[in-house]
Amino acid sequence: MKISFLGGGNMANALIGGLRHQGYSATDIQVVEPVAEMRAKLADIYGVRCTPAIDEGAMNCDIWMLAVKPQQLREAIAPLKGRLGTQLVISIAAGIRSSDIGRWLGGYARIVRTMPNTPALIGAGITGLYAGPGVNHQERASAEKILNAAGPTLWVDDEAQMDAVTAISGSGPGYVFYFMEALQKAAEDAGFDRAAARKLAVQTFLGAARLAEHGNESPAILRERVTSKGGTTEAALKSLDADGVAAAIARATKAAQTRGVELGDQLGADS
Ligand SMILES: NC(=O)C1=CN([C@@H]2O[C@H](COP(=O)(O)OP(=O)(O)OC[C@H]3O[C@@H](n4cnc5c(N)ncnc54)[C@H](OP(=O)(O)O)[C@@H]3O)[C@@H](O)[C@H]2O)C=CC1
Ligand SMILES: O=C(O)[C@@H]1CCC=N1
Repeated sequence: MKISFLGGGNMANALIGGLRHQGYSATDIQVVEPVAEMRAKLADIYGVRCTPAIDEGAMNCDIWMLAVKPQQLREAIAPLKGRLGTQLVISIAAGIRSSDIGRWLGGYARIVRTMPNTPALIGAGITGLYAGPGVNHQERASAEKILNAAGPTLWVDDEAQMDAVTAISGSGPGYVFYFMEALQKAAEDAGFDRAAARKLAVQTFLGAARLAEHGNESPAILRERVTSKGGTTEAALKSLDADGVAAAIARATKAAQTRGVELGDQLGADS
């Protein structure tokens, strides 16, 4: 399957990295990206063909992967209007509804809306997918196969759930790196140099995530096992509770979800 990416920024880079990592041929991937520096970077790292604007080469694909910012999407896909035949369109744009993309494309229904995340770069992402009624079984399978290069996939039946997926796993690496940054800073404040502090923080996340993945036990059980009665973890967790951190995380994810809905409402409204 030949894939053309529309937009060659952070997330396209992560997805192309995942595809190449899985052995996907560079000759089957093209990128339309206006920024010369980004084109040079993608061509250099992945050996893919890059072009500043949609041309005949880029049109010669089975799948269009829409990887521009939500605010750029409508204008970016205008050149595709009326020029798509059987190609599958996969969008990774936050908030933008598949029905709006279909309308902007002049009434096109072969659209799968997805939400990957940046660990896709090393095949360790997770992607939510939604397909409307205009997508057949084979097209669903094609979308899943492509996104599987980025890590596991999860289909949702109701498109509104894509905004929740965005808030949890799409934006999620941002929250994890925020916590990781804070843990590393605490280690540096305790006297470790940057390299040692990074090692302590990163390996703690990696180990905890792998432990959680390993069995079926809930995070609550795993947390209790770390927490000796009257010990150090208990002191830290009491402090986190007193600061309302769990509630703050719930509010943060809600803010992300609300922003996704807002983007869909605002950008899809004027059409
Ligand atoms: N970053 C992430 O973790 C995730 C992002 N997403 C979604 O992925 C999409 C891309 O995000 P991200 O990669 O972070 O954004 P970036 O800004 O890094 O990448 C978008 C790229 O598209 C370029 N572009 C602008 N207009 C066009 C056009 N008409 N044709 C082709 N390319 C164009 C932009 O150029 P210029 O900079 O000049 O505008 C930019 O280089 C967004 O819709 C986002 O919601 C989804 C999951 C995770
Ligand atoms: O911040 C954003 O809007 C994008 C979508 C999910 C992750 N990054």
